[in-house]
Amino acid sequence: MKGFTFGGRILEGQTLPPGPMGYPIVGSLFHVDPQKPFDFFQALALEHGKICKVYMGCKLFIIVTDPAILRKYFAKPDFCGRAPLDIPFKMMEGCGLIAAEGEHWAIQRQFTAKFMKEVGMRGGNTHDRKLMEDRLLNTVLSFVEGKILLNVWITRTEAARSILTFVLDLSEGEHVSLDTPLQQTIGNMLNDIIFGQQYPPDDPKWQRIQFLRENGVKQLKMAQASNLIPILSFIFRGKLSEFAQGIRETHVEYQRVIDVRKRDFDASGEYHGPKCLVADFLQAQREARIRDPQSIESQSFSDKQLCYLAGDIFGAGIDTTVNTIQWCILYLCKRQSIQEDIYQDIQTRCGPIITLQDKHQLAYIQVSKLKMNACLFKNQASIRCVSYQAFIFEVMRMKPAVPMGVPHGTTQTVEMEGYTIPKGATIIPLQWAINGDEEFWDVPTDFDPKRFFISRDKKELQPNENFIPFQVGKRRCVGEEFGLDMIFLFLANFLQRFHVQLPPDDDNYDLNCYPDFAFTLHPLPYFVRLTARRP
Ligand code: HEM
Repeated sequence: MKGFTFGGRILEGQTLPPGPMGYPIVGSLFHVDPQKPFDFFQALALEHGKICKVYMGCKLFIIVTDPAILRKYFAKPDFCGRAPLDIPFKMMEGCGLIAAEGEHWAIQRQFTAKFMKEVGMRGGNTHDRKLMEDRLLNTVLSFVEGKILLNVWITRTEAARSILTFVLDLSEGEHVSLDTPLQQTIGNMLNDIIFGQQYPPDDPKWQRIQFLRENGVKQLKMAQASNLIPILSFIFRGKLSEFAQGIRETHVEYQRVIDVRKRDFDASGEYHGPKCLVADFLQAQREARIRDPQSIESQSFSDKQLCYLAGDIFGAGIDTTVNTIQWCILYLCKRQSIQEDIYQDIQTRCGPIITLQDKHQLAYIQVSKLKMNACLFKNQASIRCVSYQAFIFEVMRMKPAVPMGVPHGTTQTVEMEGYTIPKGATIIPLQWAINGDEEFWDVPTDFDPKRFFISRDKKELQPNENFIPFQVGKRRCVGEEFGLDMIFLFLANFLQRFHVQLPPDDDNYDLNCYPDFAFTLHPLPYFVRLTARRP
C-alpha cells in the first residue's frame, strides 16, 4: 500500500506491509478472540506473509513470523523500544526493565545481565554461583522430599495431613494440583535470588503479594482493550486503579525487605548478607553516588527503580517458568514411555540429588546396546529414547510460554525488508506461528524432541536458530539461563522421586484443547496422581 495515514500524517511513497485495513477506530479488533489472539495473527501471517500489518483499535501492529528477520531487526536500537501500550508499559512509569527505554534501560539492563551471569552457569563454577545453586536446590528438595516424608505419615495422622496441605494441595484426596506448590517453590527461588530471603507458605505478607499479583494479571487482561481504544480507559478506570494500588502495596513490602538488606552493609560499605539482586543493586547505587551523585547513573539506581526492577524480575520469571513446568508434567503424563526413558536416563547417569553439573549429562541420549539392537532388529526407523533437555525444548516449542512474544515498539520511523514502519508501531514477534511453521520444522504438529539433535547418529543437542522462546536481539530475555536452570533442577529432581500420571477420570485430557491465555499460556487446570519412586 503506497501512501497511508498514520497519526494524522500522510507519508507519501512509503510502503506498509500487507494486511487488512480494518474499520475506522476499531481496526480489526472485533475479529480477535481474546482467549486466542495468536490464532488470528497466525491466520493473517498465512494470508499476507512473514511481515504483515493489522490495526487493532487505532494502533498499528506489525506481525513478524520469521526468526531471521527478527534477529536482524531486533539487533537495531530503533526496534528495541517497548510497544506504546499504556497497559502495562506506561503504567510502570518507565521504571524497572521490561517497560524501560533509552539510557535508563541500558544502565539497568547491563546491571541485571551482569548479576544474572554471576549467579548462572555461564558465570563458571564460582563461589557465588555454587552458593546460589545450593539455595535453589534446597527449595526444590523441600518440595520433593517434604512430600516423600509426609507421604509416609499422611495415612497415619490428621496433623500431618494439615502440614502436607502446605506442601501440596491435597484437598482432592489422592489427586493433587501442583499449581500452588509450584508457585510457592518457583516463587521462593525467585525471592531468594532477588531479595536473599524466602517466605513460608502461610506468611500473610507473602500470601497478600501473591494475591495482588494474580489479581493484577486479571485486571490487566480485562482492561487490555483500553490500550487499543484509549477512550475505553474511562470504562476500565476502576480496574486500572486497582492494579496501580496493588503495585503500590507490593512496593511497601519490597521496600521493607530492601531496608533489611541495607542493614547488612557495615559502616565501611562492606556487605555481610546473602548474595542477591537487591544487595548488588544497593552496592551499585553507593558506587554511582560516590562517583557523581547528580549523574544519570545515580538517578537510575534509585530505591523506586529497585522496587520496579524486583517486581519485573519476579513477574517475568514466575508465570513463564511455572507454566513451562506445568506443560512438561502434562506431556509426561500423556507420554508415559518418554517419562520412563527420562527416569531411566536420570537414574543411570546422576546421583541422588541432581545439580546443574548434570545438565550436560542429560543433554544427549545414551542408548544402551541392547535397546539399539532391539530397535534395529525390529527395523524401527527411530529409537524411542529421548533426552531430558530435548524434551523440555520440544514442550516449549509446542506450548510457548509467551505465544505472542513480548511486543517491541519502534522508536523512529524505520525500514524493514523494504517496508516503512512508522515510529510508535507495535512489533509482535509471533512465536506461535514460528513454532508451527512447516518451513522451519518438519511436521510441526508432531511432538518430537529428536528434532533438537544434531543428527540421528550424534544425539547431542544443537542450538536451533528457529527456536526463540526467549526472543532475540538486544532485549532478549535476561533471565533465560536462570529460567532454564530452575526448570531443569525442579523437573529432574521431581521426576527422580515421583512417577506422575493423570487420574483415570482425567486421562482423556486433550493436549490440543484450548489453553488458558493471559499474557502467558497456561494449561487448563489438571490434577495428577503422584507415586513415590523407590530410592
Ligand atoms: C521459560 C522461562 C522464560 C521465558 C520463555 C521467557 C521469555 C521472555 C521473552 C520472550 C522476553 C521478551 C524479550 C524481548 O523483549 O525481546 C523476556 C524478557 C524478560 N525476561 Fe524472560 N522468560 C523466561 C524466564 C525469565 C526469568 C526466570 C526471568 C528472571 C529471573 C526473566 C526476566 C525477564 C526480564 C527482566 C525481561 C525483560 C528484558 C528487557 O526488557 O530488557 N525471564 N522473557
